[in-house]
Amino acid sequence: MESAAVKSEGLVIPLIDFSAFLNGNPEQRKETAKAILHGFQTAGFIYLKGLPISPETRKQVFATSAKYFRLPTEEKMKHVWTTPEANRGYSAPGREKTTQLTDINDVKKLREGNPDIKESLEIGREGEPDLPNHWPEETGELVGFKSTMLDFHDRCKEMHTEVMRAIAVAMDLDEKFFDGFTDVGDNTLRLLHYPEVRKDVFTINPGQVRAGAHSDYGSITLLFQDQRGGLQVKSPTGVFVDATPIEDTCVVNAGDLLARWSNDTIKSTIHRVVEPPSGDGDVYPARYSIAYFCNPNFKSYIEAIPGTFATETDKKYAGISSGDYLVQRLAATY
Ligand SMILES: O=C(O)CCC(=O)C(=O)O
Ligand SMILES: [Fe+2]
Repeated sequence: MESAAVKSEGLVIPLIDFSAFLNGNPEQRKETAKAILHGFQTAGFIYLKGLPISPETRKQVFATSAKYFRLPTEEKMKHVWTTPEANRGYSAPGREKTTQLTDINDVKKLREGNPDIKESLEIGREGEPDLPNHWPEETGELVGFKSTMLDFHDRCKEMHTEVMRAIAVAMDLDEKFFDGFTDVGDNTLRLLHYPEVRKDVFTINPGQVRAGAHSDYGSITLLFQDQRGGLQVKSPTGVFVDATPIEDTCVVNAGDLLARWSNDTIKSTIHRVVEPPSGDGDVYPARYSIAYFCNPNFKSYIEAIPGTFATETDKKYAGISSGDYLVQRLAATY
C-alpha cells in the first residue's frame, strides 16, 4: 500500500512498501513497481519501507560510522580523499561543495563563501587493484569497521539491483534487464557527519547550509538518515520542502545518469541539507546520514532505455560510458 511521505508545493513523495515487490505475488509486484517508477517520474524521490536490510544492521552501521568520525582529525586525514577517479577516502569539512555549478573556479568561489558543514568518508567497491579503499586502523572502537562497511556495501548493492528490477517491471521490460548493469557494483558508500553547529552560524550567514543544493550523479541513491531532519527537496514551484525523516524507511532518489538513461522520463531532483526545522538551545546537534550512490557498471554504455523513445530522433542524448560520465561530474565538485 502506498501513501504520501511528503506532500507540499506540488511535490508528492510516495511512501511505498518495498516488501510487496520483494515478496509479493505478481500483481503486488507489478503494482509496487509502478508506484516506484511513478515516484521517480514525478518527484524523482520515493521513501521505501519494508526494507531488505534489517533495522539492526542499519543501527550498527550508523553506530560504527559515528565511531569513525570521533577519530582525531589528523588520524582521519591519513585516509584523505585524493582524486575523482578513485573517489575514496575522507573529506574534511569544506572539502567538497555539492552544487550544480560545473566550472571549477565558480565552485571554488562558492566554497570559499559558504563551505558545507559536513565531513564524509567514501568507500568504493573493494578489490579494485589500483584504487584501494582507505581504511582506518582497527583498534579500540574501530575493530570490525571494515567488515561492517563491506557487508553493508553488499546489502545495498543487492537493494540497488532490486530497485532497478522494479523499474524494469514497471517499464514492461524483462525483469532482469538492468542486472547486467548492476552486477559489478561500482557503487560508493558515503558516511556523512554534519557536526554540531551553533545556530547563529545560520543567522549570521543566510547562505549557510549543511550541504549545498545539488542533484546526484548516478542511477539511484539509497539515503538512510537519522531523526534530526534538515534534508530538503526542491518542489516544482521552486521551493525547498522538508523531506522529514520517517523511522524505518530509506529515501531513494534518481540521479542524473538514470534521468539521461530514461530519456528524461525519470527526474533527478535537486536537494540539500539545511539546519533542522527547530530545536532548543544555542546549537543544532550533530546529524548523521549514510548515502549509497549506485551507478551502472563503469564499463556500461548508457543509451536511452528501450520504450523511452519512439524513433531514433526522440533520443535526447548521445550514448556515454557510465564511468566517464561519473568521473567528469565528480571532477567538478572537489
Ligand atoms: O545527508 C543527506 O541527507 C543528504 C546527502 C546527499 O544528498 C548527498 O550526499 O548527496
Ligand atoms: Fe545528494
